[in-house]
Amino acid sequence: MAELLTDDDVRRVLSDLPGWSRDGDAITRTVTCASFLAGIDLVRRVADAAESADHHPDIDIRWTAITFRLSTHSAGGITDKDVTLARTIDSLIS
Ligand SMILES: C[C@H](O)[C@H](O)[C@H]1CNC2=NC(N)=NC(=O)C2=N1
Repeated sequence: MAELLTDDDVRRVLSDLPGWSRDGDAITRTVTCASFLAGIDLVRRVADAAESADHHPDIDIRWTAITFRLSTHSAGGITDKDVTLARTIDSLIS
């Protein structure tokens, strides 16, 4: 099972993940897309990556603003799996 990161680990990781911040037991990033459909396309690409990784974000869609919330439910907090998925999401944002 994935290990929970310490508070210090999370701070260190976030300093290298611009746009991401901590929200309790999760990390979040909100992206503003060029249009509603561009946001949906991004969500679709993230969904494919999440399925491949077998690790799934909570996703909030508000017109062009898409918020990704990453937490490892089985561990009850933030793990390397969330950090890896955050980097993948960043790579999918054009
Ligand atoms: C069996 C399967 O690996 C688990 O249910 C996965 C699926 N996706 C998941 N996604 C997230 N965010 N946390 C989990 O603990 C999790 N568990």
